[in-house]
Amino acid sequence: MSDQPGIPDAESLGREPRSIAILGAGGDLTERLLLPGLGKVAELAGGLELTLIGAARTPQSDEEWQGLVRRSLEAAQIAPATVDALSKAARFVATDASDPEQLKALLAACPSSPVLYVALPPAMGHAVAESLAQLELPDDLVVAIEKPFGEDLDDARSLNEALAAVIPEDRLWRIDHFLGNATVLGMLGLRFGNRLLESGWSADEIEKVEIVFDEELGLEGRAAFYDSTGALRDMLQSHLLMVLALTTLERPDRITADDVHDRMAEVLGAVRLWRDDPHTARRARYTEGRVDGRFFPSYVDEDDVDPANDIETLAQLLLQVDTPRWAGVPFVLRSGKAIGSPRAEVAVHFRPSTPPEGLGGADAGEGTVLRMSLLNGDVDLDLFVNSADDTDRLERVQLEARPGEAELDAYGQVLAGILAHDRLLSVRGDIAEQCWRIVTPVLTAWAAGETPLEEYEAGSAGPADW
Ligand SMILES: NC(=O)C1=CN([C@@H]2O[C@H](COP(=O)(O)OP(=O)(O)OC[C@H]3O[C@@H](n4cnc5c(N)ncnc54)[C@H](OP(=O)(O)O)[C@@H]3O)[C@@H](O)[C@H]2O)C=CC1
Ligand SMILES: O=C1O[C@H](COP(=O)(O)O)[C@@H](O)[C@H](O)[C@H]1O
Repeated sequence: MSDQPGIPDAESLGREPRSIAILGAGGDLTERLLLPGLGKVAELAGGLELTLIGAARTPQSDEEWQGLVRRSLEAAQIAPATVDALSKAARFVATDASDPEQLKALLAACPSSPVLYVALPPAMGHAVAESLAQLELPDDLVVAIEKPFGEDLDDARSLNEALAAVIPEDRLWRIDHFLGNATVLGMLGLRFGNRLLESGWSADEIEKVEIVFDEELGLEGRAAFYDSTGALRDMLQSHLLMVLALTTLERPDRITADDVHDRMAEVLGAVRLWRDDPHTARRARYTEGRVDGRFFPSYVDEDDVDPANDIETLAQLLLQVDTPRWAGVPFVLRSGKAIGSPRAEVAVHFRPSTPPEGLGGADAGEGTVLRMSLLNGDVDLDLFVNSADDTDRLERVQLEARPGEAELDAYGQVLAGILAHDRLLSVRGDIAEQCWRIVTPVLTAWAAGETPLEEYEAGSAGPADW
């Protein structure tokens, strides 16, 4: 497995059998990301005894669930022996998470130390907490709950309280799989492993930072989740603010969960809207178009979408980090669906230099840009060199760092953390609340219709003037 700091190796996963009860097992997340992540962890750990128990309201036979587990693992090219072992042991228990008796039956069906993995629409968090509160829980129960954690600041606070009443914080994992992305922990290595960058990592040298996740995917049949969530809650409130925290935090003493989380909470506490004005935020949604040749209907015409919900598929925030290090530096956070020119990166724009007279070129007034991919660990540095043919002219070139693919993807990293009881990649409760504090004024203004909901054609780069 990865030798990144804080990422557990096979030994630290332990050898005792574990059960993972997945609430929301019929959903997109389970088939596309969760099962492959678990499969890879089991494969790399070699012989880890995992029982995968599917749970959702819509019943499935054990055989149907085993078939889904097998398809998902095979599609992810998990080793055949692991596919066989995991799919044969898999069971399905039809469960409504809001019914304590059904949740009790689900936990009772776990043959070994249980992880209850909550992959439900965000509004269901409270129902799960209320159901758990009615039950006598196993001492070794671990609860993992997917982002977004709650629906706004008040909701996240009350969800934290409700969960604290049933499960201690050290057995509660708030999941944000971007924390398992190689780039995100890679950000700490890049910043603190290179004196050159560490000393230039402030408003003295940096002019602007963009954190962008524009993707080609559209709704993909996820209206039940997305049409009450939207891009701001789905992507910016959780994932992109985690990336912002790791980009801006002060140096932790050690790469331990407590030290890193303390530094993340501290810097997020200093994040504000650029003008203390919710209108610094923009929102838009896609209309009919083609993305890479694939036809997308307008968002409002997608199945099960209610146009009255006014849900955005593209959101952008302009933020400031109110600390001496970052005074005056704008941070642009943006994420959109059905974008024809996908882009997933942190782009750090350094201030331009002033070359001596006689040294020029088309881009000479611009600065160096450092780009970190949010899809893998790739880093590019766009810098200026003298042109080979005309040494008076500066030319922009790219230095590429390609650390290679990690054996575990983002979900694999996060899931390995749960099984190894390593909290580094879990979102601490106060951090989740800070993220909601930042976006809640915007959500309130949007709900009151105070910000126009703009439009962009699916397959375009977003509204023309953004
Ligand atoms: N899909 C993705 O790419 C990602 C999703 N996530 C997160 O994962 C979570 C789930 O997302 P996703 O899988 O896309 O959502 P889906 O809408 O695809 O699936 C939701 C699942 O929840 C089940 N469900 C709904 N209500 C209940 C209930 N009362 N009791 C038991 N099961 C219930 C549904 O089945 P049924 O109706 O049969 O009960 C279904 O299986 C969200 O929090 C999302 O933010 C995180 C990262 C990526
Ligand atoms: O959490 C989510 O993330 C995905 C994008 O992340 P990826 O790792 O799957 O590329 C996004 O498509 C989805 O809407 C969101 O819920």
